[in-house]
Amino acid sequence: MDQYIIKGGKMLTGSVEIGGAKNASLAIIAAAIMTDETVIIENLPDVEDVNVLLQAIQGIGAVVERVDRHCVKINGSTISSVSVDYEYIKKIRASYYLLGALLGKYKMAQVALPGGCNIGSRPIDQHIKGFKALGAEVTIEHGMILAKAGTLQGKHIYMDVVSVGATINIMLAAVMAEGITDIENAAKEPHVVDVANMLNSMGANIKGAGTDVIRVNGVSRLHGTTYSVIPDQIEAGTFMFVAAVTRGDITVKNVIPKHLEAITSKLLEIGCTVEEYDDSVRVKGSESIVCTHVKTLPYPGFPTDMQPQISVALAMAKGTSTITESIFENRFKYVDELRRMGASIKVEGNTAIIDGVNQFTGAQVSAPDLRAGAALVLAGLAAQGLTLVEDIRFIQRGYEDFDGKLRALGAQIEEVSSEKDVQKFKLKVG
Ligand SMILES: CC(=O)N[C@H]1[C@@H](OP(=O)(O)OP(=O)(O)OC[C@H]2O[C@@H](n3ccc(=O)[nH]c3=O)[C@H](O)[C@@H]2O)O[C@H](CO)[C@@H](O)[C@@H]1O
Ligand SMILES: C=C(OP(=O)(O)O)C(=O)O
Repeated sequence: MDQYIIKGGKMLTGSVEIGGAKNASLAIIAAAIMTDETVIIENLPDVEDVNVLLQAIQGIGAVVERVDRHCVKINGSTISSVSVDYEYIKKIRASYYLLGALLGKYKMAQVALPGGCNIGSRPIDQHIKGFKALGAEVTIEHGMILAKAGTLQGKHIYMDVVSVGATINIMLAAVMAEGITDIENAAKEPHVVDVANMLNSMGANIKGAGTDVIRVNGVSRLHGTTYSVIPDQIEAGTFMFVAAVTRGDITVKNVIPKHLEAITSKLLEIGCTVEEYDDSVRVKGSESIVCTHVKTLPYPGFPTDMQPQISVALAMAKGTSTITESIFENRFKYVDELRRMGASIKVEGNTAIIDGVNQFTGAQVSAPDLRAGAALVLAGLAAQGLTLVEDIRFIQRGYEDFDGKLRALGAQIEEVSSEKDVQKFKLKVG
């Protein structure tokens, strides 16, 4: 079982290049199969979720050609099945985008109920509500969702909750529907806008992405495109917090600073310095972290996918902080692991009450999910002594070369898979 071993306590400095957004890429790959022409996607991150989705579309007959590590050519003209294998689906959340894409293109889709991080109950009722509103019949049998329609007809759809996945999925299903679809109370995340931009570059007619109301004017066909995915807001935010927790000085490159505003403002509140440039941000940690209060919210609020990472910084702050998780009910599973490292955190309902401690101490911990895993690495970087983070397959779902990027900033971290590797690391770091 692969693990990260970390010797903490080093101030990390230098610059790091951020890759394409995982969550935008996943929807964009699904969108790419909606035309029979070739789509070239650039700036794709080489992460497990993306690779699983590429295998899933190959599994139904699409041709996927890797141009280089971060660029693929996809051709959906050879798709021979609208039923996606459970083996792929169970691994990733975003497999649900194949429902919207296949339904939109072939008026029929069969996809297993999705997997992804176990951070809450994660219903998909809003996706289904949207598909039904467009005229599809949707049933769930034996763990599979089956959606089919004679024709899809544009509708006014009000979302009961703000959902990134449902907003994008309805956009995908509506893009070649007849007439106009208005999605009200839509999610405004940067990746919603990116997917709309990508679809528009394929000939779609989508307006309003990034606002509460998205209008999709159905078109009869989509064509090929070349599209470059936006930078990953969460990978960028994670490295910004690496600077905070190691009291380092890190320039995070290839980002859109506007997408990072909620993260930047919390870093300023806790005493860090943030300099913004056109496509990079420089974060300098401060000797003493100031306590604060955080509530996760849909964009432009503080992202739930950054909640575990800010928690590590606040667990090192002077005074008592609170974090209220308002999106997912089970996103504090890392707290027990952080306690092993000396953190003082109490969870009451959807709020974590955090009393800052002076120093974490290294321990053996286990990543319960993707962002929680990244947060435990951050804690290990800040801790005194050795930390072993187990189950790093979760981290690799969404971070490309996480350990390599951290090493380039001066971190002492290695991926290890045996006791022999651990001993080698110990000898190396002294
Ligand atoms: C692959 C992907 O892009 N994952 C992201 C996506 O997940 P995901 O698309 O699953 O998250 P949503 O935005 O849909 O979920 C937001 C809230 O709405 C609820 N809900 C959602 C759909 C639905 O049909 N019914 C319902 O009640 C969810 O339980 C949750 O409480 O957005 C989340 C919120 O920014 C991020 O944490 C995930 O990283
Ligand atoms: C929760 C996440 O991913 P997913 O929705 O794919 O489980 C995430 O990216 O933090």
